[in-house]
Amino acid sequence: MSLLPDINELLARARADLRMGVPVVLDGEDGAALAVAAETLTAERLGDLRALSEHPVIAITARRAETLKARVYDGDLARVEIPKGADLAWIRAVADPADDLNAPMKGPLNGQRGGSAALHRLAIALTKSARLLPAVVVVPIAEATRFAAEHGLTRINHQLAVPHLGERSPLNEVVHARLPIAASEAGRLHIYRPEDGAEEHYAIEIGRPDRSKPVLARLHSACFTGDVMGSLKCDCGPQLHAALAQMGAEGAGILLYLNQEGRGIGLANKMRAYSLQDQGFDTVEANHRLGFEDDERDFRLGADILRGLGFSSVRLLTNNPKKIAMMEKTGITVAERVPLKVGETAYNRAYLATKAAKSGHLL
Ligand SMILES: Nc1nc2c(ncn2[C@@H]2O[C@H](COP(=O)(O)OP(=O)(O)OP(=O)(O)O)[C@@H](O)[C@H]2O)c(=O)[nH]1
Ligand SMILES: [Zn+2]
Repeated sequence: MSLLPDINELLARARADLRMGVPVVLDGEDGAALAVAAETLTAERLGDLRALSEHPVIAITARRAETLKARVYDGDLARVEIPKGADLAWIRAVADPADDLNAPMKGPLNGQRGGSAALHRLAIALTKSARLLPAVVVVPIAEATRFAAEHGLTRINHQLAVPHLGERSPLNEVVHARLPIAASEAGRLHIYRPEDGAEEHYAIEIGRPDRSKPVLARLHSACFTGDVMGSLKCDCGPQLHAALAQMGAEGAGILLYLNQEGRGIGLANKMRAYSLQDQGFDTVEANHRLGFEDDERDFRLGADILRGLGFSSVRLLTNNPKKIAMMEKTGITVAERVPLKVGETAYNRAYLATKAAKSGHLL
C-alpha cells in the first residue's frame, strides 16, 4: 500500500503553495532549485532565499522580458539575475507592469545564459496554472529530496510533471440536477471536476437535445465582470443571455460555462490588464506586458464535455474562428457557425475592434 500523492496531486499542492508564498522544490536532471512566485514572496522569505544562494534569478516570460527590454537567451523565457542590493520592491517591479510607465526599471537587466532553463520553465508554467503573475524567483539548491523533507516542502519532479502541464486533466461529472431558468424551464445543470484539482466547469442543457443531430451550442468563458456585474467593457454578459435565449426559443441547446476567467489568466490578472488598459494599452498589449499570451485558454476541454454528454456535432454560437478550429481538431463537427453579435457599447467598441484586428474574431 502507498499513500504517497501522485504527480497530479503534488502539482495541485504546488499550485496552492505558490499562491500562499510557500517555496516549492523542483527536482530535475540537471540539478535542483527552490521556486517562489514573485507575487506572493515576502521580504523575510527573500532573505532566506538569499542565504541559500549567491545567484538568485527571477524567471519571467519572453513577453514580459520584451517589455522590460531584457535579453532573452532561453526562447520563451528569461532568467534575470537579481542584483545584490535588490529588494522586494525591485522583484515586484520586474514581475508586475503596474508601474512600468511611472517608474521604468533602471539599468540593464542581466539575463543568465548557459545551463538549463528547464526548472525555470516548469516554475513559470506552475505560476500560470496557479493564476498568478508568470514571474518566479528561483534559487539553485544542492539536493532536492532531503531538502524538501527537512523543510516540509512540496517536491515536483521535472520529468514526471512536464507531460501533465501541457495536457488537460480528465474531467468527471460530479452531479446534475434540474434548473429552471428565465430562458427555459427545461434547464439542467451539470458540474464537472478535473482530476488535477483545478477549477470546475459547468454545462447547462436546455431541453433534451437530439444526440444524433448538430446541437445549438455555446462555449462561454467565465467573465465575472461581464456575466455578473454587467460590465460595459466587454460583450460577455449580453452574449451569455442571448445564447441562452436562443436555446430557450428553439427548445434545445447546450451552453458550456468554462471557468477560464480573463481568457485563462484569472480574474486578478484580468483586472491588472484592465488597469493597463486605463494607461492606454489594448487588450492584447496588456496581456503581453503582464507576461501572458493573448489567449491562454484550452478549448479542448469543451470538446471533452460535449463528447461526454453524447454530442458529436454542433451549431456553434461564436465569432471566434479559433474555437471552431479547435472543435474540429478534437473531433467535434461544427456543422454551422451561428454568429453572436450583441451588446456593443461605447466602452467596448475599441475592445471588439481589437479582437477583430488582432485575434481574428469575425465581425
Ligand atoms: N485577459 C483579458 N481577458 C478578457 C478581457 N476582456 C474580456 N476577457 C475575457 O475574455 C473571455 C471572453 O472571450 P472573448 O474573446 O470575448 O470571446 P470568445 O469567447 O473568444 O469568442 P466568442 O465565442 O465570439 O464570444 C472571458 O473569459 C473574459 O473574462 C481583457 O481585456 N483581457
Ligand atoms: Zn467579459
